[in-house]
Amino acid sequence: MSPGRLLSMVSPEEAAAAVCDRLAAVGSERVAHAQLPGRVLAGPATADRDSPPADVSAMDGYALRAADAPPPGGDAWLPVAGEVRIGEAPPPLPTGAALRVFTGGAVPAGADAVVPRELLEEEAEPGGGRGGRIRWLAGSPAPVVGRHIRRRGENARAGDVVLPVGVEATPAVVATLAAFGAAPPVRRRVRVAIRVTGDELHAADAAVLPPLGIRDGNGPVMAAFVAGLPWAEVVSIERVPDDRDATTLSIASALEASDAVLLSGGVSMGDHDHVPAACVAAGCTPVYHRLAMRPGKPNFGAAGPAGQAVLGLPGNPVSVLAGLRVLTLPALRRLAGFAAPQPPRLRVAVAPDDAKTLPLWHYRPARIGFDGRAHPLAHRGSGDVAGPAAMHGFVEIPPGEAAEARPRRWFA
Ligand SMILES: Nc1nc2c(c(=O)[nH]1)N[C@H]1C(S)=C(S)[C@@H](COP(=O)(O)OP(=O)(O)OC[C@H]3O[C@@H](n4cnc5c(N)ncnc54)[C@H](O)[C@@H]3O)O[C@H]1N2
Ligand code: MOO
Repeated sequence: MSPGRLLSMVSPEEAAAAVCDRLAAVGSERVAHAQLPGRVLAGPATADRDSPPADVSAMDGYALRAADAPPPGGDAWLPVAGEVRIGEAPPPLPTGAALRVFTGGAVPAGADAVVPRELLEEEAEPGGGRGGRIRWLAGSPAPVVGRHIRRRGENARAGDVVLPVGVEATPAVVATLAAFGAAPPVRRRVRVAIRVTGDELHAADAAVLPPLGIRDGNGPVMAAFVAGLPWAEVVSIERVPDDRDATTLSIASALEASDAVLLSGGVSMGDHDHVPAACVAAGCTPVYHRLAMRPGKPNFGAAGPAGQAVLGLPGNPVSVLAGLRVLTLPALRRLAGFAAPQPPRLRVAVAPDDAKTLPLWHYRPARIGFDGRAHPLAHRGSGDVAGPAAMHGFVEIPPGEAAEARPRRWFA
Protein backbone atom coordinates (compact mmCIF):
# COMPACT_ATOMS: atom_id res chain seq x y z
CA MET A 1 0.00 0.00 0.00
CA SER A 2 1.10 3.56 -0.47
CA PRO A 3 2.28 5.16 2.79
CA GLY A 4 -0.35 7.21 4.52
CA ARG A 5 -3.39 5.81 2.72
CA LEU A 6 -5.84 4.77 5.41
CA LEU A 7 -7.85 1.72 4.45
CA SER A 8 -11.51 1.69 5.40
CA MET A 9 -14.28 -0.87 4.90
CA VAL A 10 -11.93 -3.28 3.16
CA SER A 11 -11.92 -7.03 3.86
CA PRO A 12 -10.18 -8.27 6.99
CA GLU A 13 -7.73 -10.19 4.83
CA GLU A 14 -6.72 -7.02 2.98
CA ALA A 15 -6.40 -5.14 6.27
CA ALA A 16 -4.23 -7.86 7.83
CA ALA A 17 -2.01 -7.96 4.74
CA ALA A 18 -1.59 -4.17 4.80
CA VAL A 19 -0.31 -4.28 8.40
CA CYS A 20 1.92 -7.28 7.63
CA ASP A 21 3.48 -5.34 4.74
CA ARG A 22 4.82 -2.85 7.28
CA LEU A 23 6.33 -5.42 9.63
CA ALA A 24 9.59 -7.36 9.67
CA ALA A 25 10.63 -10.44 11.61
CA VAL A 26 12.14 -9.88 15.06
CA GLY A 27 15.80 -10.70 15.71
CA SER A 28 17.17 -14.18 16.20
CA GLU A 29 19.01 -16.02 18.96
CA ARG A 30 20.44 -19.43 19.75
CA VAL A 31 18.74 -21.56 22.37
CA ALA A 32 19.45 -24.96 23.90
CA HIS A 33 18.03 -27.95 22.03
CA ALA A 34 15.45 -28.50 24.75
CA GLN A 35 14.17 -24.93 24.27
CA LEU A 36 13.54 -25.30 20.53
CA PRO A 37 9.93 -26.61 20.62
CA GLY A 38 7.50 -23.90 19.58
CA ARG A 39 10.14 -21.48 18.31
CA VAL A 40 10.37 -20.32 14.69
CA LEU A 41 13.49 -21.26 12.74
CA ALA A 42 15.59 -18.27 11.64
CA GLY A 43 18.07 -20.45 9.75
CA PRO A 44 17.66 -23.63 7.74
CA ALA A 45 18.41 -27.06 9.16
CA THR A 46 20.70 -29.25 7.09
CA ALA A 47 21.36 -32.97 7.27
CA ASP A 48 24.74 -33.67 8.90
CA ARG A 49 24.72 -37.23 7.51
CA ASP A 50 22.79 -39.50 5.21
CA SER A 51 19.44 -40.75 6.55
CA PRO A 52 19.41 -43.64 7.07
CA PRO A 53 23.18 -43.70 7.55
CA ALA A 54 23.42 -47.15 5.91
CA ASP A 55 21.12 -49.63 4.17
CA VAL A 56 18.97 -50.82 7.06
CA SER A 57 16.24 -53.37 7.65
CA ALA A 58 12.64 -52.13 7.83
CA MET A 59 11.52 -55.30 9.61
CA ASP A 60 12.43 -57.72 12.36
CA GLY A 61 13.47 -60.79 10.36
CA TYR A 62 16.33 -62.18 8.31
CA ALA A 63 18.71 -60.64 5.79
CA LEU A 64 19.68 -62.94 2.96
CA ARG A 65 20.31 -63.30 -0.75
CA ALA A 66 16.88 -63.77 -2.30
CA ALA A 67 18.34 -66.44 -4.59
CA ASP A 68 19.42 -68.54 -1.58
CA ALA A 69 15.89 -68.93 -0.23
CA PRO A 70 14.38 -72.41 -0.46
CA PRO A 71 10.86 -72.61 -1.97
CA PRO A 72 8.01 -71.62 0.38
CA GLY A 73 6.18 -74.55 1.95
CA GLY A 74 9.01 -77.01 1.24
CA ASP A 75 11.07 -79.04 3.69
CA ALA A 76 14.41 -77.33 3.01
CA TRP A 77 15.89 -75.12 5.73
CA LEU A 78 18.25 -72.16 5.37
CA PRO A 79 20.90 -71.92 8.09
CA VAL A 80 21.06 -68.78 10.26
CA ALA A 81 24.70 -67.78 10.62
CA GLY A 82 24.23 -65.28 13.46
CA GLU A 83 22.79 -61.88 14.16
CA VAL A 84 23.25 -58.22 13.26
CA ARG A 85 23.40 -56.17 16.45
CA ILE A 86 21.58 -52.88 16.08
CA GLY A 87 23.89 -49.88 16.03
CA GLU A 88 26.91 -52.02 15.14
CA ALA A 89 28.63 -52.94 11.87
CA PRO A 90 27.08 -56.16 10.53
CA PRO A 91 29.13 -59.30 9.94
CA PRO A 92 29.37 -60.26 6.25
CA LEU A 93 26.65 -62.61 5.04
CA PRO A 94 28.04 -66.11 4.40
CA THR A 95 26.95 -67.75 1.15
CA GLY A 96 23.85 -69.91 1.51
CA ALA A 97 22.80 -68.54 4.91
CA ALA A 98 20.75 -65.80 6.54
CA LEU A 99 21.54 -63.34 9.34
CA ARG A 100 18.96 -62.38 11.94
CA VAL A 101 18.29 -58.64 11.80
CA PHE A 102 16.08 -56.22 13.70
CA THR A 103 14.28 -53.10 12.50
CA GLY A 104 16.88 -50.39 11.92
CA GLY A 105 19.82 -52.82 11.95
CA ALA A 106 22.32 -52.52 9.08
CA VAL A 107 21.86 -54.88 6.16
CA PRO A 108 25.02 -56.97 5.81
CA ALA A 109 27.13 -56.82 2.65
CA GLY A 110 25.92 -59.49 0.26
CA ALA A 111 22.26 -59.47 1.41
CA ASP A 112 19.70 -58.19 -1.10
CA ALA A 113 16.44 -58.80 0.77
CA VAL A 114 14.93 -58.93 4.23
CA VAL A 115 12.21 -61.42 5.13
CA PRO A 116 9.87 -60.56 8.05
CA ARG A 117 10.00 -63.31 10.67
CA GLU A 118 6.24 -63.92 10.62
CA LEU A 119 6.59 -65.45 7.13
CA LEU A 120 8.97 -68.10 8.49
CA GLU A 121 9.25 -71.08 10.74
CA GLU A 122 12.24 -70.43 13.00
CA GLU A 123 14.26 -73.06 14.78
CA ALA A 124 16.68 -71.92 17.47
CA GLU A 125 20.23 -73.20 17.67
CA PRO A 126 20.48 -76.00 20.23
CA GLY A 127 22.37 -74.76 23.30
CA GLY A 128 21.17 -71.16 23.05
CA GLY A 129 23.54 -69.82 20.35
CA ARG A 130 22.49 -67.01 17.98
CA GLY A 131 22.38 -69.33 14.96
CA GLY A 132 19.56 -71.74 14.05
CA ARG A 133 17.64 -72.22 10.85
CA ILE A 134 14.55 -70.99 9.01
CA ARG A 135 12.14 -72.20 6.41
CA TRP A 136 9.25 -70.59 4.61
CA LEU A 137 5.71 -71.25 5.84
CA ALA A 138 3.31 -72.58 3.21
CA GLY A 139 1.65 -69.59 1.52
CA SER A 140 4.45 -67.13 2.37
CA PRO A 141 5.72 -65.21 -0.63
CA ALA A 142 9.28 -65.86 -1.83
CA PRO A 143 11.72 -63.07 -0.95
CA VAL A 144 11.94 -60.17 -3.38
CA VAL A 145 15.22 -58.36 -4.07
CA GLY A 146 15.21 -54.99 -2.32
CA ARG A 147 12.12 -55.67 -0.19
CA HIS A 148 12.11 -54.33 3.38
CA ILE A 149 15.45 -52.57 2.95
CA ARG A 150 15.64 -48.82 3.54
CA ARG A 151 18.46 -47.50 1.42
CA ARG A 152 21.20 -45.27 2.75
CA GLY A 153 20.26 -41.61 2.19
CA GLU A 154 16.77 -42.34 0.87
CA ASN A 155 15.24 -39.87 3.39
CA ALA A 156 17.93 -37.21 3.03
CA ARG A 157 21.53 -36.86 1.89
CA ALA A 158 24.22 -35.22 4.00
CA GLY A 159 24.10 -31.49 3.23
CA ASP A 160 20.44 -31.46 2.15
CA VAL A 161 18.25 -28.69 3.60
CA VAL A 162 15.74 -30.68 5.64
CA LEU A 163 13.87 -27.71 7.14
CA PRO A 164 13.50 -24.24 5.62
CA VAL A 165 13.58 -20.93 7.48
CA GLY A 166 10.27 -19.73 8.89
CA VAL A 167 8.73 -22.92 10.23
CA GLU A 168 7.61 -23.47 13.80
CA ALA A 169 9.34 -26.20 15.77
CA THR A 170 6.28 -28.46 16.01
CA PRO A 171 6.77 -32.01 17.28
CA ALA A 172 7.40 -33.19 13.70
CA VAL A 173 9.98 -30.43 13.17
CA VAL A 174 11.61 -31.25 16.51
CA ALA A 175 11.90 -34.88 15.36
CA THR A 176 13.77 -33.74 12.25
CA LEU A 177 16.03 -31.37 14.21
CA ALA A 178 16.88 -34.18 16.62
CA ALA A 179 17.54 -36.73 13.86
CA PHE A 180 20.17 -34.49 12.31
CA GLY A 181 21.49 -32.87 15.49
CA ALA A 182 20.50 -29.51 14.02
CA ALA A 183 20.00 -26.46 16.23
CA PRO A 184 19.54 -23.52 13.84
CA PRO A 185 19.04 -20.02 15.22
CA VAL A 186 15.45 -19.17 16.13
CA ARG A 187 13.54 -15.91 16.30
CA ARG A 188 13.40 -14.44 19.75
CA ARG A 189 9.90 -14.45 21.18
CA VAL A 190 7.56 -11.73 19.91
CA ARG A 191 6.99 -9.33 22.81
CA VAL A 192 3.37 -8.34 23.18
CA ALA A 193 2.06 -5.46 25.29
CA ILE A 194 -1.64 -5.46 26.18
CA ARG A 195 -3.66 -2.32 26.90
CA VAL A 196 -7.29 -2.49 27.93
CA THR A 197 -9.26 0.75 27.82
CA GLY A 198 -12.47 1.62 29.62
CA ASP A 199 -13.53 3.61 32.70
CA GLU A 200 -16.06 0.93 33.54
CA LEU A 201 -13.47 -1.85 33.87
CA HIS A 202 -12.36 -3.65 37.02
CA ALA A 203 -10.05 -6.56 37.60
CA ALA A 204 -11.35 -9.91 36.34
CA ASP A 205 -11.06 -11.32 39.84
CA ALA A 206 -12.90 -8.41 41.52
CA ALA A 207 -15.27 -10.01 44.05
CA VAL A 208 -17.43 -6.92 44.37
CA LEU A 209 -18.25 -4.48 41.58
CA PRO A 210 -19.95 -1.08 41.49
CA PRO A 211 -23.49 -1.58 40.09
CA LEU A 212 -22.53 -0.58 36.53
CA GLY A 213 -18.92 -1.72 36.63
CA ILE A 214 -17.71 -4.50 34.30
CA ARG A 215 -15.04 -7.11 34.91
CA ASP A 216 -12.24 -6.88 32.36
CA GLY A 217 -12.57 -9.94 30.17
CA ASN A 218 -10.56 -8.69 27.21
CA GLY A 219 -7.23 -8.38 29.01
CA PRO A 220 -7.33 -12.04 30.13
CA VAL A 221 -8.57 -13.10 26.67
CA MET A 222 -5.73 -11.34 24.88
CA ALA A 223 -3.22 -12.74 27.36
CA ALA A 224 -4.68 -16.24 26.91
CA PHE A 225 -4.42 -15.91 23.16
CA VAL A 226 -0.74 -14.97 23.36
CA ALA A 227 -0.13 -17.73 25.92
CA GLY A 228 -1.28 -20.17 23.24
CA LEU A 229 1.51 -18.99 20.89
CA PRO A 230 4.77 -20.60 22.04
CA TRP A 231 6.79 -18.09 20.00
CA ALA A 232 5.27 -15.01 21.68
CA GLU A 233 5.11 -13.64 25.21
CA VAL A 234 3.14 -11.01 27.09
CA VAL A 235 5.52 -8.36 28.42
CA SER A 236 3.00 -5.98 29.99
CA ILE A 237 -0.69 -5.65 30.61
CA GLU A 238 -2.37 -2.47 31.80
CA ARG A 239 -5.87 -1.11 32.23
CA VAL A 240 -6.21 2.45 30.98
CA PRO A 241 -8.99 4.96 31.72
CA ASP A 242 -10.91 6.61 28.87
CA ASP A 243 -8.63 9.63 28.84
CA ARG A 244 -6.75 10.79 25.79
CA ASP A 245 -3.48 11.69 27.51
CA ALA A 246 -3.43 8.63 29.75
CA THR A 247 -4.07 6.45 26.69
CA THR A 248 -1.26 8.14 24.74
CA LEU A 249 1.19 7.70 27.62
CA SER A 250 0.22 4.07 28.08
CA ILE A 251 0.60 3.31 24.35
CA ALA A 252 3.96 5.10 24.29
CA SER A 253 5.23 3.00 27.20
CA ALA A 254 3.89 -0.14 25.52
CA LEU A 255 5.72 0.71 22.29
CA GLU A 256 9.02 1.16 24.12
CA ALA A 257 9.30 -2.46 25.13
CA SER A 258 7.29 -4.50 22.64
CA ASP A 259 6.99 -5.72 19.08
CA ALA A 260 3.20 -5.63 19.14
CA VAL A 261 0.62 -3.68 21.11
CA LEU A 262 -2.85 -5.19 21.45
CA LEU A 263 -5.57 -2.82 22.65
CA SER A 264 -9.20 -3.32 23.41
CA GLY A 265 -12.00 -0.76 23.35
CA GLY A 266 -12.04 2.90 22.46
CA VAL A 267 -12.00 2.53 18.67
CA SER A 268 -15.59 3.33 17.62
CA MET A 269 -17.44 6.63 17.37
CA GLY A 270 -17.96 7.56 21.03
CA ASP A 271 -16.75 10.82 22.52
CA HIS A 272 -14.51 8.74 24.79
CA ASP A 273 -13.00 6.50 22.15
CA HIS A 274 -9.43 7.76 22.15
CA VAL A 275 -7.36 4.86 20.85
CA PRO A 276 -6.83 5.95 17.19
CA ALA A 277 -5.88 9.54 18.12
CA ALA A 278 -3.70 8.37 21.02
CA CYS A 279 -1.87 5.96 18.71
CA VAL A 280 -1.12 8.80 16.31
CA ALA A 281 0.01 11.01 19.20
CA ALA A 282 2.36 8.20 20.27
CA GLY A 283 3.95 8.17 16.81
CA CYS A 284 2.03 5.38 15.05
CA THR A 285 0.93 5.39 11.42
CA PRO A 286 -2.70 4.29 10.97
CA VAL A 287 -3.17 1.55 8.38
CA TYR A 288 -6.89 0.78 8.62
CA HIS A 289 -9.91 1.93 10.58
CA ARG A 290 -13.37 0.36 10.24
CA LEU A 291 -13.53 -2.87 8.31
CA ALA A 292 -16.17 -4.70 6.34
CA MET A 293 -16.53 -7.34 9.05
CA ARG A 294 -18.87 -8.41 11.83
CA PRO A 295 -18.15 -8.55 14.62
CA GLY A 296 -15.46 -5.96 14.67
CA LYS A 297 -16.42 -3.23 12.25
CA PRO A 298 -14.64 -0.49 14.30
CA ASN A 299 -11.26 -2.32 14.19
CA PHE A 300 -8.20 -0.09 14.03
CA GLY A 301 -4.72 -1.13 12.88
CA ALA A 302 -1.48 0.83 12.77
CA ALA A 303 2.28 0.48 12.53
CA GLY A 304 4.40 1.75 15.42
CA PRO A 305 7.38 4.08 14.94
CA ALA A 306 9.84 1.18 15.19
CA GLY A 307 7.81 -1.23 13.07
CA GLN A 308 5.59 -2.53 15.86
CA ALA A 309 2.18 -3.97 15.06
CA VAL A 310 -0.54 -1.96 16.78
CA LEU A 311 -3.98 -3.54 16.81
CA GLY A 312 -6.94 -1.75 18.32
CA LEU A 313 -9.71 -4.26 18.79
CA PRO A 314 -13.29 -3.16 19.50
CA GLY A 315 -14.30 -3.57 23.12
CA ASN A 316 -17.07 -6.13 22.71
CA PRO A 317 -15.66 -9.49 23.79
CA VAL A 318 -16.67 -11.51 20.71
CA SER A 319 -15.14 -8.81 18.51
CA VAL A 320 -11.92 -9.28 20.45
CA LEU A 321 -11.98 -13.04 19.86
CA ALA A 322 -12.56 -12.55 16.13
CA GLY A 323 -10.01 -9.74 15.84
CA LEU A 324 -7.36 -11.80 17.57
CA ARG A 325 -7.77 -14.72 15.23
CA VAL A 326 -8.42 -12.90 11.96
CA LEU A 327 -6.33 -9.73 12.25
CA THR A 328 -3.85 -10.14 15.11
CA LEU A 329 -2.53 -13.62 14.40
CA PRO A 330 -1.20 -12.79 10.90
CA ALA A 331 0.62 -9.72 12.26
CA LEU A 332 2.15 -11.67 15.15
CA ARG A 333 3.18 -14.49 12.80
CA ARG A 334 4.84 -11.99 10.49
CA LEU A 335 6.82 -10.57 13.42
CA ALA A 336 7.65 -14.11 14.55
CA GLY A 337 9.31 -14.80 11.20
CA PHE A 338 6.88 -17.34 9.74
CA ALA A 339 7.32 -17.89 6.02
CA ALA A 340 3.56 -17.27 5.61
CA PRO A 341 1.78 -14.78 7.90
CA GLN A 342 -1.58 -16.41 7.29
CA PRO A 343 -1.86 -19.81 8.94
CA PRO A 344 -2.87 -22.68 6.61
CA ARG A 345 -6.32 -22.11 5.12
CA LEU A 346 -8.79 -24.64 6.35
CA ARG A 347 -12.33 -25.02 5.09
CA VAL A 348 -15.28 -26.68 6.76
CA ALA A 349 -18.77 -27.62 5.67
CA VAL A 350 -21.39 -25.63 7.58
CA ALA A 351 -24.55 -27.25 8.94
CA PRO A 352 -27.82 -25.74 7.65
CA ASP A 353 -28.59 -22.60 9.56
CA ASP A 354 -30.75 -19.48 9.42
CA ALA A 355 -29.50 -18.65 5.87
CA LYS A 356 -28.92 -15.07 6.99
CA THR A 357 -26.74 -13.01 4.63
CA LEU A 358 -24.87 -9.80 5.43
CA PRO A 359 -23.09 -7.27 3.23
CA LEU A 360 -19.95 -7.85 5.36
CA TRP A 361 -17.41 -10.57 6.12
CA HIS A 362 -19.24 -12.38 8.84
CA TYR A 363 -17.39 -14.41 11.48
CA ARG A 364 -19.74 -16.75 13.25
CA PRO A 365 -18.70 -18.58 16.40
CA ALA A 366 -19.23 -22.26 15.65
CA ARG A 367 -18.67 -25.68 17.06
CA ILE A 368 -17.60 -28.75 15.08
CA GLY A 369 -20.27 -31.39 15.61
CA PHE A 370 -19.96 -35.16 15.57
CA ASP A 371 -21.04 -34.93 11.91
CA GLY A 372 -17.75 -33.12 11.20
CA ARG A 373 -19.53 -29.93 10.18
CA ALA A 374 -19.40 -26.48 11.74
CA HIS A 375 -22.57 -25.59 13.64
CA PRO A 376 -22.96 -21.83 14.18
CA LEU A 377 -23.74 -21.04 17.82
CA ALA A 378 -26.68 -18.93 18.83
CA HIS A 379 -25.59 -15.76 20.58
CA ARG A 380 -26.98 -12.31 21.21
CA GLY A 381 -24.44 -10.10 19.52
CA SER A 382 -20.81 -9.40 20.20
CA GLY A 383 -21.34 -8.55 23.87
CA ASP A 384 -22.58 -12.07 24.64
CA VAL A 385 -19.66 -14.16 25.85
CA ALA A 386 -21.66 -17.00 27.36
CA GLY A 387 -23.15 -18.11 24.02
CA PRO A 388 -19.84 -18.43 22.14
CA ALA A 389 -18.02 -20.02 25.10
CA ALA A 390 -18.56 -23.45 23.52
CA MET A 391 -17.01 -22.38 20.21
CA HIS A 392 -14.20 -24.26 18.49
CA GLY A 393 -13.58 -21.42 16.03
CA PHE A 394 -15.13 -18.95 13.58
CA VAL A 395 -16.72 -19.74 10.25
CA GLU A 396 -16.09 -16.96 7.70
CA ILE A 397 -19.06 -16.09 5.52
CA PRO A 398 -18.26 -13.71 2.65
CA PRO A 399 -20.56 -10.73 1.93
CA GLY A 400 -23.96 -11.64 0.51
CA GLU A 401 -23.54 -15.39 0.85
CA ALA A 402 -25.44 -17.94 2.91
CA ALA A 403 -23.25 -19.88 5.33
CA GLU A 404 -24.02 -23.39 4.18
CA ALA A 405 -23.79 -22.81 0.42
CA ARG A 406 -20.23 -24.22 0.26
CA PRO A 407 -17.30 -25.11 2.52
CA ARG A 408 -16.18 -22.02 4.42
CA ARG A 409 -12.87 -20.79 5.76
CA TRP A 410 -12.36 -21.90 9.32
CA PHE A 411 -10.49 -19.85 11.88
CA ALA A 412 -9.74 -21.99 14.92
N1 LIG B 1 -22.00 5.19 16.54
C1 LIG B 1 -21.43 3.97 16.53
N2 LIG B 1 -21.36 3.29 17.66
C2 LIG B 1 -20.81 2.07 17.66
C3 LIG B 1 -20.33 1.50 16.48
C4 LIG B 1 -20.40 2.26 15.30
O1 LIG B 1 -19.98 1.83 14.21
N3 LIG B 1 -20.95 3.49 15.38
N4 LIG B 1 -19.82 0.24 16.51
C5 LIG B 1 -20.29 -0.63 17.54
C6 LIG B 1 -19.52 -1.83 17.58
S1 LIG B 1 -19.74 -2.93 16.32
C7 LIG B 1 -18.66 -2.13 18.59
S2 LIG B 1 -17.86 -3.64 18.63
C8 LIG B 1 -18.40 -1.21 19.67
C9 LIG B 1 -16.88 -1.09 19.84
O2 LIG B 1 -16.62 0.06 20.50
P1 LIG B 1 -15.23 0.36 21.19
O3 LIG B 1 -14.14 -0.39 20.60
O4 LIG B 1 -15.09 1.81 21.20
O5 LIG B 1 -15.41 -0.29 22.61
P2 LIG B 1 -16.01 0.33 23.91
O6 LIG B 1 -17.05 1.32 23.54
O7 LIG B 1 -14.90 0.73 24.74
O8 LIG B 1 -16.72 -0.94 24.50
C10 LIG B 1 -17.77 -1.61 23.83
C11 LIG B 1 -18.44 -2.58 24.80
O9 LIG B 1 -17.52 -3.58 25.22
C12 LIG B 1 -17.39 -3.60 26.65
N5 LIG B 1 -16.01 -3.81 27.00
C13 LIG B 1 -15.01 -2.98 26.66
N6 LIG B 1 -13.87 -3.44 27.16
C14 LIG B 1 -14.16 -4.57 27.82
C15 LIG B 1 -13.39 -5.47 28.56
N7 LIG B 1 -12.07 -5.31 28.67
N8 LIG B 1 -13.97 -6.54 29.12
C16 LIG B 1 -15.32 -6.71 28.99
N9 LIG B 1 -16.11 -5.86 28.29
C17 LIG B 1 -15.53 -4.81 27.73
C18 LIG B 1 -17.82 -2.22 27.06
O10 LIG B 1 -18.22 -2.19 28.41
C19 LIG B 1 -18.92 -1.90 26.08
O11 LIG B 1 -20.10 -2.52 26.50
O12 LIG B 1 -18.93 0.04 19.40
C20 LIG B 1 -20.28 0.02 18.91
N10 LIG B 1 -20.74 1.36 18.84
O1 MOO C 1 -18.87 -5.45 15.33
MO1 MOO C 1 -19.06 -4.99 16.95
O2 MOO C 1 -17.49 -5.49 16.86
O3 MOO C 1 -20.45 -5.98 16.66
O4 MOO C 1 -19.42 -5.83 18.28
